[in-house]
Amino acid sequence: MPTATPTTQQATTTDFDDILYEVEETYAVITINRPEAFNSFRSQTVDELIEAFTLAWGDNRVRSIILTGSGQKSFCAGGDVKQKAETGDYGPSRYGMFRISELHKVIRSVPKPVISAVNGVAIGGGNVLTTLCDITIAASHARFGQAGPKVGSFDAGYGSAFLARVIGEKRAREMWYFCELIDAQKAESWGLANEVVDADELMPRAKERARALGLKAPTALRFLKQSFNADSEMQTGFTNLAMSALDLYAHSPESHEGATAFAEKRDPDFSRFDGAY
Ligand SMILES: CC(C)(COP(=O)(O)OP(=O)(O)OC[C@H]1O[C@@H](n2cnc3c(N)ncnc32)[C@H](O)[C@@H]1OP(=O)(O)O)[C@@H](O)C(=O)NCCC(=O)NCCSC(=O)CCC(=O)c1ccccc1C(=O)O
Repeated sequence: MPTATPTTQQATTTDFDDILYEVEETYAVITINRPEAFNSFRSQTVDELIEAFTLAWGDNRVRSIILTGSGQKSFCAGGDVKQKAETGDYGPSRYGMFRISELHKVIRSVPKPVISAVNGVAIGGGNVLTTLCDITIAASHARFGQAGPKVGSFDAGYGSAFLARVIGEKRAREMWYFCELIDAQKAESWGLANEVVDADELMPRAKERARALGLKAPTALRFLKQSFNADSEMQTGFTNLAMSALDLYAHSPESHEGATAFAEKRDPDFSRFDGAY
């Protein structure tokens, strides 16, 4: 695990295509900036998010990190299903890999609290991202859900196991099996959100919480985060297995039918696939 030793002053803003990265006062704000695609992520987005979290990790000015999406409609709509329907993958990536699992791991490993400011829909891989954040603040119009079984995908790692730990087994199964969105109030009552605020209060409140974290002892926060993580660390093994399984599944006709149906704006027809074995 990398350790942050004092280095020369780092950049406050960095050029990215799919995200925005800014350091303000004692916190970094990372914004998924693909509103035309409902802030869904492609491989490049994931590469850039990993880089942004790594920058925040090594920057001694940064005591906490806010993750949000641009606009009012979407926090993150998960994987870019249209891209997947078109090319069978999530598009070109710097390292030739779709590194979603590494993104999950860096959100957990960065030894600074991560606050998700959920400004709209958090669905599929987007719901996994907010679930993994240390603290979630939701706008009152935010909605949360999983979508994999509708579009031919699943996250059998943190996306299911850690979600179950956060909201409970029955609720996690309900979310994954039925793929229905829940509103912000329900998310709060299920423990998926720490608090719900009006939309125009979302970023001010997230920044207020970040400022409060900036006053706390950083080493104590670091050990606490690592301590909270330790108890669910065995799920990392499941995550590695899950991603290998998903890699195989993503090339299957069933998965292709899910993504294609979404891109073609029709209901998927999974009737020809045999789930009995
Ligand atoms: C988000 C919706 C509920 C919003 O519904 P609505 O308000 O009615 O708006 P729409 O008209 O549906 O959408 C507006 C506009 O945005 C486009 N869009 C929405 N979502 C996506 C998306 N995910 N990818 C690409 N484009 C998207 C939509 O097509 C519209 O475009 P127009 O051009 O205006 O027509 C609803 O849109 C919805 O349900 N979206 C799909 C959500 C979804 O299925 N997400 C993916 C789930 S699977 C996933 O995230 C896997 C992620 C992942 O990569 C992963 C994670 C962890 C482990 C492994 C993996 C993996 O490899 O798969």
